[in-house]
This record gives sequence, structure tokens and C-alpha cells, in this order.
Amino acid sequence: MAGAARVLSVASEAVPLVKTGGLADVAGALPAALAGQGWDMRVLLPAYRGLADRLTGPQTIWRDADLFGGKARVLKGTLGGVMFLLLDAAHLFDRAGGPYSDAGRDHPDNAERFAALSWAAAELARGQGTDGWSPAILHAHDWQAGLAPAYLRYGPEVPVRTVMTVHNIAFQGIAPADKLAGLRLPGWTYSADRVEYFGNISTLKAGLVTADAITTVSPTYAEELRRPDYGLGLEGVIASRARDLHGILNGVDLAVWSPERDPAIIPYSAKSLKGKAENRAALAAEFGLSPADGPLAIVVSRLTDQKGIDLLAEVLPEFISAGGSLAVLGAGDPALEAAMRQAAERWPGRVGVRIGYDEALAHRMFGGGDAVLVPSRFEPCGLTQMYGLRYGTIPVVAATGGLNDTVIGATPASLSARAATGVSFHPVDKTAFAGALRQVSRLYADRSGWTSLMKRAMKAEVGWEAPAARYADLYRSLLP
Ligand SMILES: Nc1ncnc2c1ncn2[C@@H]1O[C@H](COP(=O)(O)OP(=O)(O)O[C@H]2O[C@H](CO)[C@@H](O)[C@H](O)[C@H]2O)[C@@H](O)[C@H]1O
Repeated sequence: MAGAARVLSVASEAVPLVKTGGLADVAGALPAALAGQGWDMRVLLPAYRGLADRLTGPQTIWRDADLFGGKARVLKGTLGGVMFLLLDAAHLFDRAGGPYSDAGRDHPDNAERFAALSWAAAELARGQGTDGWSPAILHAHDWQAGLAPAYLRYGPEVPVRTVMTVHNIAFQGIAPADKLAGLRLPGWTYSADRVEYFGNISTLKAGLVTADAITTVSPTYAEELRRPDYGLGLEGVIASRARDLHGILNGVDLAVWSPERDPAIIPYSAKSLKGKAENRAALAAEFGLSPADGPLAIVVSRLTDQKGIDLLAEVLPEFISAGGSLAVLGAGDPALEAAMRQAAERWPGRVGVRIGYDEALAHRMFGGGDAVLVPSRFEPCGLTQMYGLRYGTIPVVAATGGLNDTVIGATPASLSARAATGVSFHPVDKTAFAGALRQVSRLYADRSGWTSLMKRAMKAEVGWEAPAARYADLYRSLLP
């Protein structure tokens, strides 16, 4: 590359600073991978409470006396080799709770909070930073950054190209129409081909109609998004931009997710699987399980409808009576949390549940589990099935979205061709899921067949190198 091209990536969460889900994994690891391939990357995030203290050598590079109702500045600093920019605006981000909610209730001013993030991104893209750095490309992630390409498009022209990535179209950044001026959108943008969406404003739609290119996180999801049952109201917008839409699979950060060097577990590899058995015993003990002869399955997930956790509750009786055991880590919908707790009470020693969010425990679960269950109704990409591949924790997935693109389901043909890396089922319902679990129990009973399956899974390419190269190609295609 002639001189490192500059890219400003904008998101509401990114590892290692703040994470509530897969968006953070991607918004943190993709820029790091691209920086490794020679791109000059910066990642803009809100400075939620306490975050600014974690940057090394923070420097102020932008100030605003009134950013949606208060003083703001952008701090620049590095962390883990990545250049982060933090939008420090106490009236918007220095508060109790998580990035989006506190005690289960959304922050009431989320529209303004993330409009402010997008506004600051657009200002930096316009060269307003005081350190002389301005990007050639602005890369916006999900609805929280959707207004950034819109502010650029609807304001004075600048030579900055924009990319909008959809990690989950179910979150659309809906705000009431009367917030238009409050969100600094000109009146004329309230039309069906701009930010208006069924009588409201959608910040995701704003990004989708204004960005130069759109990406989503798997080829199958890119196809699915054109259909009403997956596009969830935005299918028309997606279809109208089909030529600019790219499905690029996520990767896994192999520095964090590799059984050979994971400090949370006893290390093992495809060549030496001994540690896996020790991790399994430790995991069973940690969850108070005494597994029978069948597989020890794990679930690490938000407990929501999207993730098909209600189906899990329905198929458990048969799986348990066939000798399976289950360890669940997750949080989310109170009814699904309760269903998981009930399962643990009903099958003590066979089902163990931890409600909460625990990164280290997630590592121990992938280290010790035999199979990871991902029965999602829709899944833009999904990361846990890829962790499963890496750790030889066989993914059992619904054949949708990225699950379909990353796991080769076991069939007589794929098994005899030695291509299978997991088990997949379709349609996403109780009957098909139960059938998949029967298949898992059968495959597991054949110990040498299961070991071959594990070894093959562990060799699947799931790192960031190839996906980052695809983003790099896309960026290059946009540059003048
Ligand atoms: N209780 C818990 N404790 C510890 N860790 C937990 C946890 N619950 C979840 N996690 C972790 O959070 C991440 C979840 O990522 P996913 O990609 O599976 O789904 P998510 O729906 O959040 O992401 C959305 O964005 C990503 C990124 O593009 C897409 O892959 C995905 O399909 C889309 O729905 C994983 O790293 C997982 O290990």
C-alpha cells in the first residue's frame, strides 16, 4: 500500500475496553487485524464511566462546548496496540449501568447519546481533530454509529468514503420523528428514501441509505437480509442497495481464543488432546455435574429468543435421558433465565446453570465442553460456534446466517469425505433440534469417530487474517 490509508472505525463497544456481545469482539479485533496488515486504524468509542483511565498517555484531540447538551472532548490513546479515541462527554456517558441500559431499563437518551458519538465521528472525518489526522474511510458499526455516514452525506461534501456494517438488523436505532431536529438532522431528511422509517427515525436505515458500501457479517445473512422474515422491515432498503452489499464472515481473535495458549484452561491441541479431558472433569466439578456416558454440552449466550433458548428448554428432557449433560452460562430474558434455573433444579448433577456474564468461565466452558449448542433462529455470524471449532467443542448449530457458513454439518457424505466439523439442523424448531442432539449422542458414542471430528474442527480456519483481507479489498475499492 502506498502510505498507510487511514480508517476511523466507530462503534458503541469494542474489546478490550467494553463488551456486551459479539459486536465488541469484532469492533476490537478487526481494526487490530487491519493495523497488522498496514492500515492506519483508529477506533472511536464512548468514554463510558472509568474507561478513559485505561488509555495509555491520553491526549485531547477534539473539543466541543455543546455536544447534545454538554461539554465534550475526544481523547486519543493506545491500548493493546490499537489506537482508541474516546468520546468523553460526562452528561451522556459518565453514568451507572451498562452502555445501553441500567438495571434492565434503556437509558432514556440513547438516541442523543449515540447521535453524539456519530456526530463526533463525522467531525473527526471532516478533519476537525487537532492532531492533523483525518481518515480516508469512516467505518460505522450498527445503529449506534448509523448517523455518522448520514451526517457526512447530508452536510458539506468531504472526500471521505463510508462503510456501514450490520451486525444484527434486529436493532434498528428507532427514535420518534419529533427528535429529528434534536438529532441534528435537517427537516428534508425525513423522507422514505432517507431517515424516515414507518413514521419514526431509524439511525440504522440512515446509515444504510447514505454509506458508500454496506457489509454484514456472513454471506448467508447478506442473502437472508433481503427477505422480510430476516430483514425485519429493512429488506427493501437492503434490496435497493444489493450491489453495494457484501457478506464478510467474522473471524476469531486467536490470541484470545486458542486452546494451545489459553491461560484459563489446561492447554491442549489437535495433536495432544489429553488436556481436554482434564478440562472436562474440572468443568463438570465447577458446575456440580456428574456426567453420564453421553456428551457434556455447553451454552454460552445471551438468553434471548434470537438464540433459540426456549427450544433448548424443550429438547432437554430427551437429551438428558439419552445420557447428555449441560452447562449453561448466560443472561438476558428473565423468563428464559428462569427456565434455565428450573432445568438445573429438575436435573441436579446433569444440568448446571450460571446466570451472569463471565469471560473467564466462558473460556473454561469451551475448554471442557464436548459440544456447544447454538440453536439460533437467526444469527448474522455468531462467534461461539467458531470458538467451539477452535476448542474441539463440536458446534451444534441451526443452519442459518453465519452458522451455515462456518460449520459443515455431519451427514453420511460429509463424514465419509472427512469434511464434517459439526452438526447442523434445519428448520429451526424443536423437532429438528432434537434430531440434531440425537445425532450428537450417536456420534459421541463412537469415540474414534468423535476424536476425528474434533481434530478436523480444530483445524478449521477461523482467524481474522482472511476476513481482514476482505475488508481491506473493500476499503481499497472505495478509495479514489
Ligand atoms: N454470559 C456470557 N458470559 C461471557 N461471555 C458471553 C456471555 N454471553 C455471550 N458471551 C460472549 O459474547 C459474544 C457473543 O457473540 P455472538 O457473535 O455469538 O452474538 P451477538 O448476538 O452478541 O452478536 C451480534 O454481532 C456479532 C458480531 O458481528 C455476530 O457474530 C452475531 O451473529 C450478532 O448477533 C461471544 O464472544 C460470547 O462468548
